[in-house]
Amino acid sequence: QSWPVYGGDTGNTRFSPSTQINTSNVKNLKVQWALQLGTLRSQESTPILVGDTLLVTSSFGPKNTFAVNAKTGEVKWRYSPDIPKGIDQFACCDVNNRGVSFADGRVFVGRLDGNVAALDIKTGKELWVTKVVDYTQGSVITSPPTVAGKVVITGYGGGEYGARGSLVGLDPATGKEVWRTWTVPGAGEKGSETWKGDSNKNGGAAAWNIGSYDPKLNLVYYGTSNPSPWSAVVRGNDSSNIGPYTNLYSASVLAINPDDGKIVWHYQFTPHDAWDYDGVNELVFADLPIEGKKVPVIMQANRNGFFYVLDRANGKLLSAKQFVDGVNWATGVDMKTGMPIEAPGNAKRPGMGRKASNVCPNLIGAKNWMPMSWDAQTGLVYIPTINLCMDMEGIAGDYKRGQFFLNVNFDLAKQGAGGYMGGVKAWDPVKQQTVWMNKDDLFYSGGMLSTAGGVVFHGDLKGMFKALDAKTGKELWHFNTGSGVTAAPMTYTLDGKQYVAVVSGRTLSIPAFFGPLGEKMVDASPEGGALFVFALN
Ligand SMILES: O=C(O)c1cc(C(=O)O)c2c(n1)C(=O)C(=O)c1cc(C(=O)O)[nH]c1-2
Repeated sequence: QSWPVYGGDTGNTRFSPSTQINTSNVKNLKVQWALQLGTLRSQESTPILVGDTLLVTSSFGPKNTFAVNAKTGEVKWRYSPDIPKGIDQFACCDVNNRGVSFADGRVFVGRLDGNVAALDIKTGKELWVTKVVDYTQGSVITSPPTVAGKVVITGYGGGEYGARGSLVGLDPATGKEVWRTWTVPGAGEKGSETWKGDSNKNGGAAAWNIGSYDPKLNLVYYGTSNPSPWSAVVRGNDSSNIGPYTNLYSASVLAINPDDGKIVWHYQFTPHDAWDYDGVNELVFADLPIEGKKVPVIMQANRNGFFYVLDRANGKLLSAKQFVDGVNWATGVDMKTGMPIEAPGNAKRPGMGRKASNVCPNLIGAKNWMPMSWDAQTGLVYIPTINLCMDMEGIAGDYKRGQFFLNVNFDLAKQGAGGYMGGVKAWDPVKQQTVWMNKDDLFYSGGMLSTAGGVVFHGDLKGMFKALDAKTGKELWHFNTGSGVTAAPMTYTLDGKQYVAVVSGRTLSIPAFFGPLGEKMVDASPEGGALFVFALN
């Protein structure tokens, strides 16, 4: 009934067994208290609960990490490190922070300035600060570290800046770097042959989102971003005949041993990516009935429009299916090779000076970082989806440290077919089919929470925080938070009372990627920054 990590559990299921708030009484939910986070712009934090303390971060650094009394919102301490001015030029996609992690009395904060800090849970005092990466190369940290066994693991960003990604294991007691695993092989290393020339030097594959951890298998899972630059010809062939140039380990999932950081297995979702289809979306654990057996799997709703089910122990591809309408860059995934079957004649693969038109999904993906939830009771995954397409064309350009390294024109974001731009979908991951969908005239819906009370919670860009019937998608209740909600909600129970918490405050810099459609995001709601906590009175 508690919420100890960002994703609710280390398998990121975002499911709570709590039933106090349920389909019949959710209409009576009332705000108990609110906390102003002290910043505007791109609030993406999911709070975690430690004892009776709620830990939540703001954007910009995070400028503020708060420890508050989870019943009253009274601030116990606030951690506000100096974050360099102008840091937003090194954050591709706004000054986000998704929250903190916790173990053994220490709170771990990944920061935009490339540092990880450990704080004393009682006082908020800094215990250590470790520099993981130089942020001026375009590498900021936006997600909480993953605590796994005896290490604290973080990645960092930079897929849009030609930074070379790595995952780093730190000693939780001292902050000392224990290991570093590059997500792009170095010159002469195994896998470097999948990069043309020395393009691996600026290869991206940044693990900027959330990790998962299976203590039984002793494996940590991270997705990696797009390879850099977006223009694929720099990294290999300019055709769908990609030959050896798959660009490992970009747009992939990596299973690593947390003790030494070694890669145990990998699966690449989008070999030789040419569309900015990062593979970083959260990797969600489930035990699914497959051919009469319960199999521990990883599920991912990938930016590239396919929903993947992989065997968690060995990375074997069990199924992959389009989870949104209109996916046209590939017609399917070959179950033997695990490779996508690209549209015939390179029609949807942007090339140098060759525009691919009306490619779906758009570069922001069929789903972005906003997390889905998995409800073992209904057997459904609840996914915030996006229905946009794009035109994209490769252009020439050189790597310049700390600047966007994209080498494409992508000025046209287009609404996908069907008269809607996004929405929340309930998806059966065994049958790989839609059960219901709530279509939205906007995109960038918020992350999801499922509860055993039969209620699914999420927010939207207009700032509405909604409760839905998990079986049908019918809206049961909503509350206007006053600014767009992309952050995923959480729930916790204290002294017999169930609370639901969500952070509100919409992104500012993402709309720039969308031209006129981006203006709709800006018009949807003003900027904000507040945590709202609800319960039944
Ligand atoms: O490649 C990267 O390093 C990187 C980092 C981030 C980030 O750290 O937030 C995003 C992306 N890429 C990205 O491609 C993307 O669409 C995106 C959306 C958001 C957001 O917070 O809304 N962040 C990011």
